[in-house]
Amino acid sequence: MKGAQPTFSTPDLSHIKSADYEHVYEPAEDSFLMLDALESEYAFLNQLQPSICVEVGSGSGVCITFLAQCLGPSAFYMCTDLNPAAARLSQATGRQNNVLVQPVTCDLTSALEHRLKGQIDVLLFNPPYVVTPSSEVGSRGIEASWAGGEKGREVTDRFLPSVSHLLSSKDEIEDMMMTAGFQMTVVNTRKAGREHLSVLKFTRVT
Ligand SMILES: C[S@@+](CC[C@H](N)C(=O)[O-])C[C@H]1O[C@@H](n2cnc3c(N)ncnc32)[C@H](O)[C@@H]1O
Repeated sequence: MKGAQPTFSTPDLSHIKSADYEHVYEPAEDSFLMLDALESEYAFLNQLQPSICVEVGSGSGVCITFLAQCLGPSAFYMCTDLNPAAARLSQATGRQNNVLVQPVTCDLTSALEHRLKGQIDVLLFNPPYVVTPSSEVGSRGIEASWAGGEKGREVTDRFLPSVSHLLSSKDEIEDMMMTAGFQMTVVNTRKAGREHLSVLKFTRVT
Protein backbone atom coordinates (compact mmCIF):
# COMPACT_ATOMS: atom_id res chain seq x y z
CA MET A 1 0.00 0.00 0.00
CA LYS A 2 1.43 3.40 -1.03
CA GLY A 3 2.74 5.45 1.92
CA ALA A 4 2.04 2.75 4.51
CA GLN A 5 4.30 2.88 7.57
CA PRO A 6 6.38 -0.32 7.65
CA THR A 7 6.57 -2.21 10.93
CA PHE A 8 9.77 -3.65 12.30
CA SER A 9 10.39 -6.45 14.78
CA THR A 10 12.38 -6.15 17.96
CA PRO A 11 15.90 -7.52 17.31
CA ASP A 12 16.55 -11.15 18.13
CA LEU A 13 18.28 -11.20 21.52
CA SER A 14 18.29 -14.98 21.96
CA HIS A 15 22.12 -15.07 21.92
CA ILE A 16 22.19 -13.13 25.23
CA LYS A 17 22.28 -15.29 28.35
CA SER A 18 20.69 -14.18 31.61
CA ALA A 19 24.19 -14.09 33.18
CA ASP A 20 25.16 -11.41 30.59
CA TYR A 21 22.58 -9.13 32.15
CA GLU A 22 24.53 -9.19 35.40
CA HIS A 23 27.09 -7.04 33.55
CA VAL A 24 25.10 -5.28 30.82
CA TYR A 25 21.78 -3.40 30.92
CA GLU A 26 18.86 -5.65 30.05
CA PRO A 27 16.46 -3.96 27.60
CA ALA A 28 13.59 -2.51 29.60
CA GLU A 29 10.68 -0.07 29.23
CA ASP A 30 13.02 2.80 28.38
CA SER A 31 14.78 0.77 25.66
CA PHE A 32 11.43 -0.26 24.13
CA LEU A 33 10.21 3.33 24.28
CA MET A 34 13.25 4.24 22.17
CA LEU A 35 12.41 1.49 19.66
CA ASP A 36 8.83 2.80 19.44
CA ALA A 37 10.15 6.31 18.86
CA LEU A 38 12.51 5.11 16.12
CA GLU A 39 9.66 3.27 14.45
CA SER A 40 7.36 6.26 14.59
CA GLU A 41 10.16 8.49 13.23
CA TYR A 42 10.92 6.03 10.44
CA ALA A 43 9.66 8.26 7.63
CA PHE A 44 11.80 11.16 8.84
CA LEU A 45 14.89 8.98 9.38
CA ASN A 46 14.51 7.28 6.03
CA GLN A 47 14.11 10.57 4.21
CA LEU A 48 17.28 11.82 5.90
CA GLN A 49 19.23 9.08 4.09
CA PRO A 50 21.84 8.99 6.87
CA SER A 51 25.39 7.87 6.23
CA ILE A 52 26.60 7.64 9.83
CA CYS A 53 24.42 6.63 12.79
CA VAL A 54 25.81 6.43 16.33
CA GLU A 55 24.34 5.24 19.60
CA VAL A 56 25.98 6.36 22.83
CA GLY A 57 25.59 3.95 25.74
CA SER A 58 24.38 1.04 23.62
CA GLY A 59 24.17 -1.61 26.40
CA SER A 60 22.90 -4.80 24.74
CA GLY A 61 22.88 -3.07 21.33
CA VAL A 62 19.12 -3.42 20.97
CA CYS A 63 18.53 0.18 19.83
CA ILE A 64 21.37 0.58 17.31
CA THR A 65 20.58 -2.86 15.87
CA PHE A 66 16.91 -1.91 15.52
CA LEU A 67 17.90 1.33 13.79
CA ALA A 68 20.14 -0.63 11.40
CA GLN A 69 17.30 -3.04 10.67
CA CYS A 70 14.95 -0.14 9.95
CA LEU A 71 17.30 1.87 7.73
CA GLY A 72 19.30 -0.87 6.06
CA PRO A 73 22.93 -1.28 5.07
CA SER A 74 23.43 2.01 3.20
CA ALA A 75 24.48 3.67 6.49
CA PHE A 76 27.39 2.90 8.84
CA TYR A 77 26.32 2.06 12.41
CA MET A 78 28.57 2.68 15.42
CA CYS A 79 28.02 2.57 19.15
CA THR A 80 29.92 3.51 22.26
CA ASP A 81 29.71 2.36 25.85
CA LEU A 82 31.81 2.96 28.92
CA ASN A 83 31.28 -0.69 29.81
CA PRO A 84 33.48 -2.96 27.62
CA ALA A 85 31.08 -5.90 28.07
CA ALA A 86 28.28 -3.75 26.61
CA ALA A 87 30.39 -2.75 23.61
CA ARG A 88 31.15 -6.41 22.89
CA LEU A 89 27.52 -7.45 23.34
CA SER A 90 26.28 -4.68 21.05
CA GLN A 91 28.47 -6.00 18.26
CA ALA A 92 27.22 -9.55 18.90
CA THR A 93 23.60 -8.33 18.77
CA GLY A 94 24.26 -6.75 15.41
CA ARG A 95 25.80 -9.98 14.15
CA GLN A 96 22.88 -12.03 15.48
CA ASN A 97 20.54 -9.85 13.43
CA ASN A 98 22.70 -9.68 10.28
CA VAL A 99 23.62 -6.04 10.63
CA LEU A 100 27.06 -4.55 11.07
CA VAL A 101 27.50 -2.56 14.30
CA GLN A 102 30.97 -1.16 15.05
CA PRO A 103 31.46 -0.79 18.83
CA VAL A 104 33.89 1.49 20.67
CA THR A 105 34.55 1.38 24.41
CA CYS A 106 34.80 4.99 25.54
CA ASP A 107 33.24 7.74 27.59
CA LEU A 108 30.28 9.23 25.69
CA THR A 109 31.65 10.13 22.21
CA SER A 110 35.23 10.88 23.28
CA ALA A 111 36.81 8.42 20.82
CA LEU A 112 34.77 9.78 17.90
CA GLU A 113 35.03 13.50 18.38
CA HIS A 114 37.97 14.19 16.05
CA ARG A 115 37.16 11.76 13.26
CA LEU A 116 33.40 12.21 13.15
CA LYS A 117 33.09 15.90 13.98
CA GLY A 118 30.14 17.25 12.01
CA GLN A 119 29.51 13.92 10.31
CA ILE A 120 26.99 12.05 12.46
CA ASP A 121 23.54 12.08 10.89
CA VAL A 122 21.64 10.20 13.63
CA LEU A 123 22.76 10.21 17.26
CA LEU A 124 20.88 8.18 19.90
CA PHE A 125 21.31 8.09 23.67
CA ASN A 126 19.17 6.45 26.34
CA PRO A 127 21.23 7.74 29.25
CA PRO A 128 21.42 6.56 32.86
CA TYR A 129 18.91 8.72 34.73
CA VAL A 130 18.44 7.38 38.27
CA VAL A 131 19.31 9.87 41.01
CA THR A 132 22.40 8.50 42.81
CA PRO A 133 25.40 9.90 44.65
CA SER A 134 27.82 11.45 42.14
CA SER A 135 30.45 8.95 43.25
CA GLU A 136 28.44 6.15 41.55
CA VAL A 137 28.58 7.80 38.12
CA GLY A 138 31.16 6.69 35.57
CA SER A 139 31.85 3.09 36.62
CA ARG A 140 32.64 0.66 33.81
CA GLY A 141 30.23 -1.93 35.18
CA ILE A 142 26.46 -2.45 35.33
CA GLU A 143 26.03 0.54 37.71
CA ALA A 144 26.78 2.82 34.74
CA SER A 145 23.43 1.72 33.31
CA TRP A 146 21.43 3.59 35.86
CA ALA A 147 23.69 5.89 37.90
CA GLY A 148 22.72 9.40 36.85
CA GLY A 149 24.22 11.28 39.81
CA GLU A 150 22.75 14.51 41.03
CA LYS A 151 19.18 15.02 39.72
CA GLY A 152 19.85 11.96 37.53
CA ARG A 153 21.28 14.36 34.95
CA GLU A 154 25.05 14.26 35.33
CA VAL A 155 25.74 12.03 32.31
CA THR A 156 23.11 13.70 30.13
CA ASP A 157 24.39 17.16 31.00
CA ARG A 158 27.93 16.20 29.98
CA PHE A 159 26.67 14.70 26.73
CA LEU A 160 24.40 17.48 25.45
CA PRO A 161 27.06 20.16 24.78
CA SER A 162 28.87 17.79 22.36
CA VAL A 163 25.80 17.21 20.19
CA SER A 164 26.00 20.33 18.05
CA HIS A 165 29.59 19.74 16.86
CA LEU A 166 29.05 16.03 16.24
CA LEU A 167 25.91 16.24 14.15
CA SER A 168 26.22 16.73 10.42
CA SER A 169 25.33 20.10 9.04
CA LYS A 170 22.53 19.16 6.68
CA ASP A 171 20.37 21.60 8.58
CA GLU A 172 22.77 24.54 8.27
CA ILE A 173 20.38 26.14 5.81
CA GLU A 174 17.50 25.52 8.18
CA ASP A 175 19.45 27.12 11.06
CA MET A 176 20.25 30.14 8.92
CA MET A 177 16.67 30.59 7.79
CA MET A 178 15.27 30.02 11.30
CA THR A 179 17.49 32.82 12.55
CA ALA A 180 15.98 34.98 9.81
CA GLY A 181 12.47 34.04 11.01
CA PHE A 182 11.51 31.31 8.55
CA GLN A 183 10.36 27.76 9.10
CA MET A 184 11.75 25.18 6.69
CA THR A 185 9.89 22.15 5.38
CA VAL A 186 11.38 19.55 3.07
CA VAL A 187 8.68 19.18 0.43
CA ASN A 188 10.29 16.45 -1.60
CA THR A 189 13.59 14.61 -1.90
CA ARG A 190 14.99 12.29 -4.49
CA LYS A 191 18.24 10.43 -4.91
CA ALA A 192 19.65 11.06 -8.40
CA GLY A 193 22.84 9.09 -8.85
CA ARG A 194 25.27 10.47 -6.27
CA GLU A 195 23.17 13.56 -5.61
CA HIS A 196 20.47 14.01 -2.99
CA LEU A 197 18.00 16.52 -4.40
CA SER A 198 15.56 18.37 -2.14
CA VAL A 199 12.84 20.96 -2.62
CA LEU A 200 12.76 23.17 0.48
CA LYS A 201 9.84 25.38 1.44
CA PHE A 202 10.34 28.45 3.68
CA THR A 203 7.45 30.14 5.46
CA ARG A 204 7.80 33.28 7.51
CA VAL A 205 6.92 32.62 11.15
CA THR A 206 7.93 35.86 12.87
C1 LIG B 1 19.97 2.99 30.41
S1 LIG B 1 21.28 2.06 29.71
C2 LIG B 1 20.72 1.99 28.00
C3 LIG B 1 21.25 0.79 27.25
C4 LIG B 1 20.64 0.61 25.85
N1 LIG B 1 20.89 1.75 25.02
C5 LIG B 1 19.15 0.39 25.96
O1 LIG B 1 18.38 1.33 25.65
O2 LIG B 1 18.75 -0.71 26.38
C6 LIG B 1 22.59 3.28 29.63
C7 LIG B 1 23.87 2.78 28.97
O3 LIG B 1 24.79 3.88 28.94
C8 LIG B 1 26.09 3.43 29.28
N2 LIG B 1 26.81 4.58 29.81
C9 LIG B 1 26.67 5.21 30.99
N3 LIG B 1 27.51 6.25 31.09
C10 LIG B 1 28.20 6.29 29.93
C11 LIG B 1 29.22 7.14 29.43
N4 LIG B 1 29.70 8.16 30.15
N5 LIG B 1 29.72 6.88 28.20
C12 LIG B 1 29.26 5.83 27.46
N6 LIG B 1 28.29 4.99 27.89
C13 LIG B 1 27.77 5.23 29.10
C14 LIG B 1 25.85 2.33 30.30
O4 LIG B 1 26.95 1.45 30.44
C15 LIG B 1 24.59 1.65 29.71
O5 LIG B 1 24.95 0.64 28.81
